[in-house]
Amino acid sequence: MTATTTTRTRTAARVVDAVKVYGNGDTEVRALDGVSVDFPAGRFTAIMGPSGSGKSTLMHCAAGLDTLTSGSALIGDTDLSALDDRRLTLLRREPIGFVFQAFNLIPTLTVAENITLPMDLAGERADGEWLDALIDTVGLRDRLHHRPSELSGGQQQRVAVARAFAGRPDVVFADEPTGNLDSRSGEEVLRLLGRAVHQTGRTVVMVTHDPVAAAHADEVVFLADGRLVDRMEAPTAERVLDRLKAFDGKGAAT
Ligand SMILES: Nc1ncnc2c1ncn2[C@@H]1O[C@H](COP(=O)(O)OP(=O)(O)OP(=O)(O)O)[C@@H](O)[C@H]1O
Repeated sequence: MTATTTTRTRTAARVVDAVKVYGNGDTEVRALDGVSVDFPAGRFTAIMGPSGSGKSTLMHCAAGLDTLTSGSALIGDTDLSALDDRRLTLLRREPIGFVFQAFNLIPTLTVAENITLPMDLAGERADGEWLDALIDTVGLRDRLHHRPSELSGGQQQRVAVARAFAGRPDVVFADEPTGNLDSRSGEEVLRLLGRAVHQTGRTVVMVTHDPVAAAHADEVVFLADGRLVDRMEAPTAERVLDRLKAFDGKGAAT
């Protein structure tokens, strides 16, 4: 192999031997049972699996929103378990962006103010050129002075996407970003996420139930019973659906 082909892709985020146990004794649940997975930089990765398989837990622990019982979670080379609360809070504002199912916009702020809120809170100045391009990408230029309640669900989620990318984060974590949207608005948001990855080299990690949404990703990782059971490159909705069907009644069949 040549030097070029052996060069490893940079990893934007990863978990190693991740175990997450909720409760104890009779109520103990092993939501993650020894998961090691990397999310390569500059790629759009979807996390899929049956209900209760640990998708949200994996995303929350990988993003530093929750802590692992054992194992490690890293953003770039930074081990999250080594950070105190203050540095974790800073991390959440800087190299990481979030998009949630429920949009989570501030109703009293305008679209423009919502987009720059994380940077305003961090006392940082937004990069004007980047923001300008972002506002065009999400198609919100004529809505900048509106309040969230004056926008459709799809438009509100596009504001949340712009907010997530505004600080030029290394990684954006999205938890069911199309869960509250009709299929057309959902499709627009997914295309936006894909464009943000492929045009700007950002990394997106998305939890979804929807094979059509997962097909927008470059790769799908599959969880079952808190374990990583498969990965699929260049997914299509049909192949993802077929893979999910294999879980039905068979647990973590691979
Ligand atoms: N805070 C909690 N306390 C106790 N158990 C929890 C908690 N959060 C999650 N769990 C349990 O951990 C397991 C994994 O949950 P998780 O939400 O990560 O799964 P998921 O794959 O995202 O599910 P879904 O697709 O239904 O959202 C489930 O059995 C769930 O009941």
